[in-house]
Amino acid sequence: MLTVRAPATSANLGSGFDVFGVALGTPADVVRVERAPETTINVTGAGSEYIPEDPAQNTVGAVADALDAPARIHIDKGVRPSSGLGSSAASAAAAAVALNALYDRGYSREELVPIAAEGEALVSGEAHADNVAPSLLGGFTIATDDGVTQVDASIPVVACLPETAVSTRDARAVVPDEAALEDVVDTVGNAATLTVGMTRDDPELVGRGMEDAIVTPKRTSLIDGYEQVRTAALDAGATGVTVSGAGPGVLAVCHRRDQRAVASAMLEAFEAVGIDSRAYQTRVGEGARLYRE
Ligand SMILES: Nc1ncnc2c1ncn2[C@@H]1O[C@H](COP(=O)(O)OP(=O)(O)OP(=O)(O)O)[C@@H](O)[C@H]1O
Ligand SMILES: N[C@@H](CCO)C(=O)O
Repeated sequence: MLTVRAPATSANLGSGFDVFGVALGTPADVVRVERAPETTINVTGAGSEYIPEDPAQNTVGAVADALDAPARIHIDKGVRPSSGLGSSAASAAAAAVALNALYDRGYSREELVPIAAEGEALVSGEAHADNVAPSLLGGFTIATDDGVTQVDASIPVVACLPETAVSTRDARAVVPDEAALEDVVDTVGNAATLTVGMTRDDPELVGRGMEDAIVTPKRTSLIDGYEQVRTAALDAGATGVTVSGAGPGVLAVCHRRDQRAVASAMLEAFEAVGIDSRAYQTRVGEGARLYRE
């Protein structure tokens, strides 16, 4: 039996829609695999009641198919589905690493990115790799059609997860087809600033570079309380705040010294609009880890 822990992730980071992603220290999914004549899946943990065990509908089933690696698979969910914290991707990334090792397929972590992204195509309609890439590789990733660039980073973040759900499929439906050139110019500048910030582990540059006038404003209307939570986090010292993935999770970047205050402010702001939430005080961290038993 093989076990893999794969982390939650936050994609987009505002200016990097469908391109940027970071691995989070917590939470994470844990996937266990054993060889079997055909794939079966069982799911326990956070939000497991909403996750299909039919391999044809689970991201992990798509990965097993893509690797031609049938197995008995157990998924222990630490990352709640429809959270914006890359729940479907964490399972897919864990399964890709586990099944690659179980069947000695020999793929590198980079080569597993498009394979794990097959699971994202299943649930959201498109094989975007911005969640599976950091879950597999760790750190900060830039996923494009030409491949993935990864840098290690250790930026402190707060990922605040309200008890509401937004499906990625719905959140993709509000993304505009076109953008004004001046907004594109601003976004390119912000994305470049953020990238330099990641290479320097600089929360000020990363926070400034998270601004995005194209996709994020369309999505915030799907998240009750977003504006209040953003304002509260910034007032408490966050250097940048944006929607995590497709939402409803909200991601704040900050200095380590402000992390606790930012987390409390975000929780209180959601509570003030009648929504329970949970805040993960963590930092950008490592990718999927394989354990042999
Ligand atoms: N192994 C899995 N883990 C989580 N969700 C899964 C899995 N397999 C299928 N799903 C389905 O995928 C959907 C959740 O994926 P979705 O992309 O909407 O959320 P997310 O991964 O938390 O968000 P985001 O990609 O914005 O970070 C749910 O409908 C869920 O039933
Ligand atoms: N880039 C994706 C991430 C969510 O899966 C989106 O924002 O739709």
